[in-house]
Amino acid sequence: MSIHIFKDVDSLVAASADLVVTRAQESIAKHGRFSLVLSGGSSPKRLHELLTSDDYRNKIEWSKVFFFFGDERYVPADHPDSNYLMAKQTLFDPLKIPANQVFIMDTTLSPEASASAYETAIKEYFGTAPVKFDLIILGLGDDAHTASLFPGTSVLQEQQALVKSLYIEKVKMNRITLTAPLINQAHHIAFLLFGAGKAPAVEQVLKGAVNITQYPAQLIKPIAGKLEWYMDEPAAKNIQ
Ligand SMILES: O=C(O)[C@H](O)[C@@H](O)[C@H](O)[C@H](O)COP(=O)(O)O
Repeated sequence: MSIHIFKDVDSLVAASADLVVTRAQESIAKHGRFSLVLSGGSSPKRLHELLTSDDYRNKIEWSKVFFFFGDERYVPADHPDSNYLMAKQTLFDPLKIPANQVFIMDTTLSPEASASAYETAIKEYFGTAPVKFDLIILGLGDDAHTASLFPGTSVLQEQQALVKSLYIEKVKMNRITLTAPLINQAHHIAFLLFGAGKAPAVEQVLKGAVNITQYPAQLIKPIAGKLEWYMDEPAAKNIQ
């Protein structure tokens, strides 16, 4: 595990964009395509915007990139809270990514059906190859949740399913999320976060006693892959 701390958000976002470029080029060279799991929430927006900029957009063969989601809010795909909509507006539309390269968590189905349909889609994508995403971008909630692995939820104990749906009382919403066993299979996982508001959660997850029920991001421990944390100084203030 490595922790990268940046003076400002610009250099943090540039470094995370460089990571996406490097992983994309390596994966495409190695197996002809790149599977990228996007994070929800607000923090990834600037990364997406930088990747579509003139400085970066020509560094990746976008026709060989396949996009997945770490989690989704159970809202229509055109709803302002939709993680898909955010990625569509900040990444897919600017890069003109065809729909067949984007694996959406389908919220027109029931939460359970959507979760199992997504698990099937992931398994079909990997076929006989191991279900190991090339790069997973994760965020961190102020309560130390990541994806939709929220404190005190039963999904934290999940060992079999790759994708689960759950109701989150705190946000009064159903969510669909990749599970920790699937996330931890990945070749590369990167947390991307910034702002002083994240500092207590960062401290608890990285320096606190192990308590997965309370700090779900502690669950993220890749089996054979690489784990990196990208944060700014305000978010890292309690671990420096
Ligand atoms: O759908 C979501 O909300 C996310 O996947 C969630 O895990 C997010 O990454 C954190 O809540 C951080 O969100 P911010 O980046 O907005 O602080």
